[in-house]
Amino acid sequence: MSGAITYMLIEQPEKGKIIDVLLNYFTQLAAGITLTPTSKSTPTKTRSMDRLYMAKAMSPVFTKLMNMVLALRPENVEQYIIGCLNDMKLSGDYDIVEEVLNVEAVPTAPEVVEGEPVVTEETAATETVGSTEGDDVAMPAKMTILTLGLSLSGKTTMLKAIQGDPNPTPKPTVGFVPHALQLGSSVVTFYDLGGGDSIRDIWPNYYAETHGLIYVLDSSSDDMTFKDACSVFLESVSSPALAGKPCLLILNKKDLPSYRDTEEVLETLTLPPSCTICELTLHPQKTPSKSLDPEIDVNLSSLFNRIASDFSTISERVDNDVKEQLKKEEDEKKAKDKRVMKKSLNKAYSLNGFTPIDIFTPSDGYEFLAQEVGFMKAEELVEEGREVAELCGFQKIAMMLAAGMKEPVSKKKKRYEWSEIKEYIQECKAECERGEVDEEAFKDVEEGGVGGGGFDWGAV
Ligand SMILES: Nc1nc2c(ncn2[C@@H]2O[C@H](COP(=O)(O)OP(=O)(O)OP(=O)(O)O)[C@@H](O)[C@H]2O)c(=O)[nH]1
Ligand SMILES: [Mg+2]
Repeated sequence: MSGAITYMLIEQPEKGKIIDVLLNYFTQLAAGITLTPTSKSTPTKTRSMDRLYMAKAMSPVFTKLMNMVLALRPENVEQYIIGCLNDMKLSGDYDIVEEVLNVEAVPTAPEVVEGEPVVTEETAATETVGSTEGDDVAMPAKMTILTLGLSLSGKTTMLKAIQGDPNPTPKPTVGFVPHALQLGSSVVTFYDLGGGDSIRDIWPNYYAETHGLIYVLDSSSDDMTFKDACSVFLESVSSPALAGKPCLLILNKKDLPSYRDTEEVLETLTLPPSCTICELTLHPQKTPSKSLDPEIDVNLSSLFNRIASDFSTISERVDNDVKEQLKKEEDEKKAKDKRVMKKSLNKAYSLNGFTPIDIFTPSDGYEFLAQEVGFMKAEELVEEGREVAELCGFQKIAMMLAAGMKEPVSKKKKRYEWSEIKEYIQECKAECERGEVDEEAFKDVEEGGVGGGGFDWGAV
């Protein structure tokens, strides 16, 4: 994936061609050919334009691909990505990428006439939805809304409909798709998360950064699905990172005879004080007028207003929660890397019942570590680097981890000095010698080898 990102960052295809260029890249990769960029620009000069392009144009596509790969863990990743890209091209998801570009391409905030929603070419399709006209509350420049609900409840239908699609025919959402809409002078990003059983595990990853929640419930479903939907709703809204944030519960599919109204639904669940409830037909073609139900606008506006009126508190909470989440993820990553390092050292030194695997000869080991940190030859490795290779027992994975500490793929990650890496490996080795190996590592031994992977050298 990192190769694809570098390729795209240099090529920077214009909007409308991103999916095609990526498809070509992965198709060639599946055939064993790694494409090199044809553009003359170099990735070492990270210009602000590159960062903007990465964040606005590529990030939604790559985030979606990564989420899909992580959720389904396909055996053949390249072929799976090709399938996803083809789906994105065929379905409306391709347009979403352009939408994000369009919204963000507005160079400066358009002039706002007080009380009037802003209409630009890009916003014309959506400006009537959630319009802030007549509201006293100032809208924040940006907010993030999470849309949750079981599979088939109508989340994507709603998001497509409010973007002007008169007859949405979405496929089940796999993973996560952001929809950025310009409403007045605000950019509202809706996170559309798939509601399938296996995808629901990723929902909590998005709770911290959300300012408000929309939960779509198919109020016409069979009893079992309805009960499941209610308990998933209650579980989500009461989770620490969402509890108390403004929430809208939409009872969808009012057009169907088996529809349960508000009164009936409230017999099954108690609505938390932060939630409002409404009855809607989200699909434009299922309303009597065969057009977008105006009640959608009314209810979304009300949700936006509730967020706006308490925005400083909510955004402070979002900032803190996001920081906390990042710290937690970082700690988990460090713990995981340490487990893997210890497992590799156990293999290198045949400790705690591990058998030696992937051990290089000293000369191959020096060369391997030198190349991992970007040198051509072993001779270029400084003395301390050679000592690190020795401390690793010339074990392949241990050396890859050490190289990842010296030259991390991500610029955001700390670059360690060789002396610090030596100290870290010595500490890990001492723990192994004392028999301090966690159960997970032993389990991996029984299963035969390095389990799970998950270090981020080479990965995004
Ligand atoms: N009758 C009726 N059907 C609707 C309505 N809204 C959505 N649907 C249908 O419900 C089905 C599922 O819609 P989606 O929008 O894909 O559901 P989703 O919640 O995004 O599902 P996942 O992506 O799998 O989580 C589609 O067949 C829609 O046409 C509605 O108001 N009335
Ligand atoms: Mg969907």
